[in-house]
Amino acid sequence: MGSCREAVGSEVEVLFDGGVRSGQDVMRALALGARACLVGRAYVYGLDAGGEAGVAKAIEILRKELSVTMALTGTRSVEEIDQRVLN
Ligand SMILES: Cc1cc2nc3c(=O)[nH]c(=O)nc-3n(C[C@H](O)[C@H](O)[C@H](O)COP(=O)(O)O)c2cc1C
Repeated sequence: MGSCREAVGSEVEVLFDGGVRSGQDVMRALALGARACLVGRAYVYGLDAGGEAGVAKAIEILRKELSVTMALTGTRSVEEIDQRVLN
């Protein structure tokens, strides 16, 4: 699988948008070369379930899932994430 970073070159900022539902999804997007992810419905689900606190909870869940996924793949920082974690 080629990365989007390889496809567009280093001069273009890549943001991943659409379908991000878990920290694992964030990991995949970053591994493919995105600098960051955008989240739409995931935070709206939190808003519906618990208002402002629900949004904070939804973001915290994504953050924790990413942290656990990084630990399980031996990745010490977000900057270290690359295509090796997809193998
Ligand atoms: C409540 C809400 C409002 C949105 N408003 C806009 C908008 O005004 N313009 C736009 O281009 N996309 C809008 N989007 C789309 C999001 O930016 C994003 O592209 C889309 O939600 C796909 O990501 P998701 O799978 O995380 O929901 C909106 C999404 C949501 C959930």
